[in-house]
Amino acid sequence: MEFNYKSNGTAQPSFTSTHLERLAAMNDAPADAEQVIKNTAANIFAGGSNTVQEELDAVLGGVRLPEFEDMAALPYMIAAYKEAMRWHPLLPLGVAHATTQDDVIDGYFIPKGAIIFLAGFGPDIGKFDPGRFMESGRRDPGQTGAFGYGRRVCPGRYMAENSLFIAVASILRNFDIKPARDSSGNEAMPEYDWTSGIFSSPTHYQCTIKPRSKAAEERILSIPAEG
Ligand code: HEM
Repeated sequence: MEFNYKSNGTAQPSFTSTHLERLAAMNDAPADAEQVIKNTAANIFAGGSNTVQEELDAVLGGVRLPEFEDMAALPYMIAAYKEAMRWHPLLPLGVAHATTQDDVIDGYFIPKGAIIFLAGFGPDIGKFDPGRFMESGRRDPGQTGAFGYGRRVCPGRYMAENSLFIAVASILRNFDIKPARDSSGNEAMPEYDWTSGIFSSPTHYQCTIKPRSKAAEERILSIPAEG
């Protein structure tokens, strides 16, 4: 059966389209790659979902923890943490630089010695929208902006992104993070602000973090404590 996912040209970017496009661009794809994509997509669909946790469950099955080899199979999770970094970077203005000579950029004269800061840009910059990093032509997946741009871009970005991948995937695989409950027992979205300064992080807020299931609790307890 032909796996025709965009016959009328209206397919929304998704787990399936992202993987099939990558597969089409590969010369040496394994023979069963398309079948694996079909089966995984079917699992996600059966789960009725498009959330990070459901993607993780579909890819990892009932038992195991995420590994770096799972990266290619978790495009939504990767798009979500990239979007978190874009949405509110730790250094919202980046690190200041100065021009070494007069320049003209897009018709604007920038004199030698001008101090240059980064600024968020693009449509709907305040909206949390992981689709930016999944839909081709919207945003270069390599450019969250959180690591700066150009010649002085952060050289630790690959290590940082890999650490984020494994930490976020492992946490969301095992824990539910939800708003704290108010005095009536209802979940209440936390109110928080951001610290101001070169580094900006959320101010104090409350949430609940619980193992997602008995199986998750056992997985967590089976990991030997460090130290
Ligand atoms: C999420 C974690 C990280 C964030 C958000 C981050 C962000 C940044 C930013 C915004 C800059 C300034 C870029 C510019 O000048 O335009 C920078 C520079 C730098 N970062 Fe990172 N970084 C992270 C992790 C790391 C790690 C893990 C390392 C090393 C292993 C690292 C090493 C450096 C170095 C050496 C520079 C200076 C580069 C230069 O001036 O040529 N960073 N980082």
